[in-house]
Amino acid sequence: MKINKPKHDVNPDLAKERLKCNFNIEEVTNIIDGGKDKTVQRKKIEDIALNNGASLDEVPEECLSIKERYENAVRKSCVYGNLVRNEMLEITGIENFESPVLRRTADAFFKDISPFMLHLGMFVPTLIGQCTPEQTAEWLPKALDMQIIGAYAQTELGHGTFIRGLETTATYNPEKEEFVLHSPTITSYKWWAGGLGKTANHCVVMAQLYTQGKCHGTHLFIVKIRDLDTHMPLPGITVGEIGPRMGFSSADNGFLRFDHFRIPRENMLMKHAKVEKDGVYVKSAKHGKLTYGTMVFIRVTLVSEMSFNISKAATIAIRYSAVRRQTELRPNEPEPQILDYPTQQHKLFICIATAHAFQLTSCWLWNTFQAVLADMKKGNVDTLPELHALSSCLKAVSTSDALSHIEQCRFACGGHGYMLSSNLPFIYSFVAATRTYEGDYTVLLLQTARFLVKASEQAEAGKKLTQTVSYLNRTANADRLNWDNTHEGIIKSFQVIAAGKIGQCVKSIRDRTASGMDYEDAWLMTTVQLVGAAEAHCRAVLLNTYWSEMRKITEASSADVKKVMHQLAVLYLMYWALEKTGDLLKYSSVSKKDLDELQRRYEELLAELRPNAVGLVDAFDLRDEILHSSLGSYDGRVYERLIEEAHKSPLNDEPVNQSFHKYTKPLMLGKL
Ligand SMILES: CCCCCCCCCCCCCCCCCCCC(=O)SCCNC(=O)CCNC(=O)[C@H](O)C(C)(C)COP(=O)(O)OP(=O)(O)OC[C@H]1O[C@@H](n2cnc3c(N)ncnc32)[C@H](O)[C@@H]1OP(=O)(O)O
Ligand SMILES: Cc1cc2nc3c(=O)[nH]c(=O)nc-3n(C[C@H](O)[C@H](O)[C@H](O)COP(=O)(O)OP(=O)(O)OC[C@H]3O[C@@H](n4cnc5c(N)ncnc54)[C@H](O)[C@@H]3O)c2cc1C
Repeated sequence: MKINKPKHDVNPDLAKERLKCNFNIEEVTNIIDGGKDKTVQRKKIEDIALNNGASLDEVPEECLSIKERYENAVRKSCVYGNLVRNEMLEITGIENFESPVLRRTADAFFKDISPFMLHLGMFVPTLIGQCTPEQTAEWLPKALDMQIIGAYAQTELGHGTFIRGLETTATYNPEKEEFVLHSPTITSYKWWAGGLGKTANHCVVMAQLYTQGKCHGTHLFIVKIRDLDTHMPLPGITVGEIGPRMGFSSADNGFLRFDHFRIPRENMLMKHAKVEKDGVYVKSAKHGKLTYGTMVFIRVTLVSEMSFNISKAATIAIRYSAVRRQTELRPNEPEPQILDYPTQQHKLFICIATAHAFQLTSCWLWNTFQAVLADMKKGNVDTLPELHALSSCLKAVSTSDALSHIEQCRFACGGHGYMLSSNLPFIYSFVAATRTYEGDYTVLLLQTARFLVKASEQAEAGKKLTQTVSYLNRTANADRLNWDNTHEGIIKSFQVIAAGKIGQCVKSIRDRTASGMDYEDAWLMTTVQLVGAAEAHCRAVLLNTYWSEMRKITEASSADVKKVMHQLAVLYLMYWALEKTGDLLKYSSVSKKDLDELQRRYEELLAELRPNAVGLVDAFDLRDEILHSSLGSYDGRVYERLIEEAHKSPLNDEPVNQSFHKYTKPLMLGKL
């Protein structure tokens, strides 16, 4: 495979690691990409992106001022957007504008984030999901062609989670056939939308719809906020950037206030509900939450996004761990590579396995999502609640797990992992936001819990449940599962844990209502347990999906690839079984002896995977231009790169900084 041609000689330790690898790396890359043809397509697209020198920064972006960073990111976004529009979409097909491959190439341009990301990430998907055919014809081609640039303005200063509590109003005036958008309070300022502050000239706005004196709840509107020629905000619009934050530093998250701002009636996105010219409100949707569709879509895509981010962090940390040597094990022996420490393997190999688990689960979730969309096209919304429950918990758990694994990767790189040039802090702060945005972790797990409690009651009543909760049918009457130390046994025990926790929640709610509490309070008092139950359900889904999809996808693989893919999946099962021993002890007949045996097997498995560790991260096939890491490059020249990066610090531009003469010297001389 022609990848990552090293500019320098490869670090000898890393070169030796590659000789140890006993499986065909390209075969695993093809599995990750979803087939050989997909790998070929990805490489073609990456070549287009990476052969374009405009992605290179003379000064590292983190060394620029806030303004320079933004301006540099816009420059690169325009070059990148143009490439996407003119060359890459021809290869993927326009319908795949959000293909993970395009997302991956964006990282060659931006260590942090593009100010245009939300345009493609949320504005365009909202047009696709929420417009009538006429509206689609009007706006989508312009948006895809970047003639208009949009943001998704839903969250307000006072409300993000509770969408029904949003305060922005859209009041219909039948005389003028217009909506009047207004921000009545300080808390109703739109807040946070990516690209809204300085970049976007349009945005989709979620607002409370009033017509004929009645409020019909939140609906979506497309609003032009800036003049297309001068880019000046239109009269009635106050718009700006919300200020520095933990990450997302090269984008412009924005605020927006409306002062009786008028838009034509046709700017209400009317796929699921409309307001007639005379002001009559007509709802066509069979389900009340279809205006939340973009959020469901993004939650689905975030699982693959998490796989990508973990694979980047794991590649950096494992290559570095092969190069780094530390501490004598025995006197006068060479210091070992830190990758030889089982504790290091424990931190890192789970990251490789998790990247695979999330990748396979995300493909499965994507297919489920497509099936639900097809059902909805036929007018059947029955499968939506299960998709909402699944996408909510998988978004919550995948973002949360990704965050803690990426932090482990940083820990695994010691002090150098703290350097921005390692790229680990960028990856971490980017992923930290994902745990919050598109629905906070706790809030989304509680949405899944609502579904699980209902499912449990249905199982109790003898109803046959849908696939992802069908284990509740089987385990409804099970108390403690007989422990079975096989892979299938571990998966089953996670289903029993989930069923047990959901059952305990139902019991707590019932006990509380029986003792006189109303249902809302009983639910509230039980929410700590409900979050735990939804997480347990999600773990059962992840374990089961990863295991079964891995077996399917490797059916035709070579024996060596089958073996290593199998080892990773077993590692994933064992890791989580050992993490959840308390639950296993509570809900199964597992003994101390069984757990000791599991621990021993897990440690052996780490040692078995050790020779293939570098090969496994090479199989992610992340080119240096995408990794942006002094610690993780293919050639492993870690120390040379750290020194090279240090020289780029603006503080090294001159031998003596002016502050010495201005402040330090007067202090030294007692003249301050
Ligand atoms: C050119 C350069 C380009 C660069 C490259 C670009 C490449 C593209 C890359 C793409 C990457 C993507 C990046 C995306 C970045 C995103 C950034 C962040 C954006 C945002 O954060 S937008 C704002 C998101 N906000 C939220 O998520 C808010 C969370 N809150 C909610 O979702 C709801 O309010 C909540 C919590 C669900 C409650 O809603 P509520 O209306 O109060 O409903 P109830 O709780 O009362 O439930 C009633 C009933 O409805 C069911 N329900 C709720 N939601 C849904 C749903 N979405 N679908 C279906 N059903 C739903 C709920 O379960 C209840 O059912 P019952 O049967 O129990 O009654
Ligand atoms: C980097 C970034 C980018 C963003 N981009 C956009 C964007 O482009 N467009 C947009 O519209 N929004 C955007 N957002 C906003 C984002 O969607 C919200 O911040 C997110 O949905 C969380 O809502 P919140 O901030 O209101 O948190 P809150 O709901 O105030 O949460 C605070 C705490 O309260 C808890 N909590 C809240 N409600 C409950 C409950 N019912 N039960 C139990 N606990 C609860 C939460 O768990 C959390 O711990 C972005 C946010 C970030 C950080």
